[in-house]
Amino acid sequence: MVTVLVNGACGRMGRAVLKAVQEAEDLQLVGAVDITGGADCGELAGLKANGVKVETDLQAALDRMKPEVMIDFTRPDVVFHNVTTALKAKVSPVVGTTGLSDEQKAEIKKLAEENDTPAFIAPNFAIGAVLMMVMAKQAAKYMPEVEIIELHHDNKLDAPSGTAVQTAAMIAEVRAEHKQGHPDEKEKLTGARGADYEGMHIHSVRLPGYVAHQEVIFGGLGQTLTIRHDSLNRESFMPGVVLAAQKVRGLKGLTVGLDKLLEF
Ligand SMILES: NC(=O)C1=CN([C@@H]2O[C@H](COP(=O)(O)OP(=O)(O)OC[C@H]3O[C@@H](n4cnc5c(N)ncnc54)[C@H](O)[C@@H]3O)[C@@H](O)[C@H]2O)C=CC1
Ligand SMILES: O=C(O)C1=N[C@H](C(=O)O)C[C@H](O)C1
Repeated sequence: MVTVLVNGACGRMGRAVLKAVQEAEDLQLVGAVDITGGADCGELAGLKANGVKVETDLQAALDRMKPEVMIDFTRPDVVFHNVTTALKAKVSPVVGTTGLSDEQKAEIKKLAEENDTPAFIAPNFAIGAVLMMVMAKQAAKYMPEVEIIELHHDNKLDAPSGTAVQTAAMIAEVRAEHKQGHPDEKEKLTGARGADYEGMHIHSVRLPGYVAHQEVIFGGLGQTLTIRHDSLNRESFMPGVVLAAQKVRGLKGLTVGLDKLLEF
């Protein structure tokens, strides 16, 4: 049994994770934390039956419950603090929260090694999204002209999405850097061509009705190739979250990406 504390328990992802952890045979939910606290959070599925209450103080909950793993789905502006708090308490973080900078990831790697406590970060826990990224990397070797469109619900705080940045980073590993479009191209409205990641354009759409979606569009001589993934609900992420929680204690240092836990 791996003991687990869920941080961000009252959020859209946190609620789904609480359910998934309680249903997973080899995981044991021992704690739940959310800044909004229990009362504002309302009744959460199955918590009472497992004797777990939502608390507001992460440090106190880690000290008392001593979980092996902390799953974090909170906010881009607080995730780094949460992860360093967990690592200093020798609790392995499994991080879904997006928005960590490269510098913060380097610091997390260092702390994980110093504390001999493995850490895991994945910008996307849905298997289909992982396959989209892996396939996009393959395609980019042959079709280097590429743009990314990510589409999310309108409560998302960060843009571009962590998945889009990770996709661009994986493509950048294999394709020669170059600028796309016409050299004389001018934006008539700032942002019209999207964000620029090493010459790749990323476009972020935010609308009610969406959950999490991405298209990677490649262009070539007389043809295009579109690789699209759609998360239709938050259950789509749960098998990946459960797998990471089960495996993280057997890893070393910092591991980034669910693809590292799968065989290709
Ligand atoms: N890696 C993946 O597969 C996925 C990642 N995400 C990411 O997960 C994060 C959370 O997403 P949602 O659940 O949609 O957001 P949400 O806003 O519904 O939930 C966040 C929760 O964290 C709580 N919170 C905020 N600050 C906190 C703190 N300092 N300590 C404890 N709890 C705190 C909030 O009260 C809220 O209940 C986002 O960064 C999102 O991009 C979302 C879906 C999948
Ligand atoms: O905020 C979300 O919802 C999601 N965030 C992650 C991201 O930024 O890529 C993963 C997924 O797209 C859902």
